[in-house]
Amino acid sequence: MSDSFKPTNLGEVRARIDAIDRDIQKLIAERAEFARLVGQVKGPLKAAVDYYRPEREAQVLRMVKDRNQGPLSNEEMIRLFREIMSACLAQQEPLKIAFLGPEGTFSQTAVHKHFGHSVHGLPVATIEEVFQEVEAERADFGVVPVENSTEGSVHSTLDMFHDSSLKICGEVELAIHQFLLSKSGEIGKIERVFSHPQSLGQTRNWLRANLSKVEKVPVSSNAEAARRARNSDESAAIAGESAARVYDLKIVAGPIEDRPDNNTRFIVLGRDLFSPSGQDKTSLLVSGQDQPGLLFHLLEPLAKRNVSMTRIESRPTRRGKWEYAFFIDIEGHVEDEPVKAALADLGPLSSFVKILGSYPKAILSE
Ligand SMILES: O=C(O)C(=O)C[C@]1(C(=O)O)C=C[C@@H](O)C=C1
Repeated sequence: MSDSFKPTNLGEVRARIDAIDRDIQKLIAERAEFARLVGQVKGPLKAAVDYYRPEREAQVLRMVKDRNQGPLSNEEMIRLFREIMSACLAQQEPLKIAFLGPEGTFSQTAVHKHFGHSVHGLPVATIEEVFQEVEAERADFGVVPVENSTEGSVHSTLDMFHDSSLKICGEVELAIHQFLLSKSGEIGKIERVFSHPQSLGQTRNWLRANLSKVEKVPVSSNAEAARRARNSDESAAIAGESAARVYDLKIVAGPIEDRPDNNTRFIVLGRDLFSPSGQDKTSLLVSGQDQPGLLFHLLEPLAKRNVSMTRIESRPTRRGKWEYAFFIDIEGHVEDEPVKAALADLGPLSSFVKILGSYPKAILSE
């Protein structure tokens, strides 16, 4: 803004805003034309998914973040550019994204945070169905929760990777705020509370302190809980704020999560590996026969090549007796030399190594 501009009335400021809006609109239209040109350069591809480039989108959003000097927050700036890119890509046709539905789940919020709103959302009933929709090519991508800062890993997601050929091609972090919702909005009327087991876990202390005598009923999603709460005055749901809007419920209390920094990480599932974005992560599934020092042997190649490990989770493979699988996240892309070398060393030391995906690190971690 030019420092010399000293408005004397509202009309004058609004005239400036109108002029800026005209410029912004012209530039957005021009950008959309160039995005279409990029599409043409990529060739006559079959579907929107063939034009999608997560590594380029991550680079664009990182540049937006680096350039931002306020007054809008990084989060707001990124959200606006995210929507512009989403609309530019949807000129071909909107991407189809499967998520754990119904409408109003945190997974749906994660879809919009990652892909913007110019997508076609496909709500499905279970995490397994999200995988199936992408595998069967009825969806281009899927979004599923993988870990929560209070409750830990989502095992139903991790276990799917034993047999699935899908690749992780992105991650989204979402601050999760839980609310107690009901039709009447009166806490005294509540006899049972529906929610997803993860959300019941994230609000355990609050429930103990405030609704200790009330029945807790685990259901498949928070939105399903909200749907049930709509059917009876005695029922309530624990869900996100958006479920209150979608299911026309009143907020009885909230936010009620036990930890104020409650956060869930979602992953984006696709069928292909994408190129490096410059700031990437790789997820691996590594297994080995139980023996003294197994974990030490598996991690040594990473340490030797200076590859940082950001997460490890062990799960029984449910195949061989005492055979464990380790879900390991490391810094870098499989095309990066240190990662390539560490994986080559790891091969002979393990029963198997499966690369679950290399993808841009979440731009905003909250
Ligand atoms: O740069 C590209 O490859 C584009 O297709 C353009 C664009 C964009 O709008 O910036 C659109 C979609 C892709 O997912 C990435 C970026």
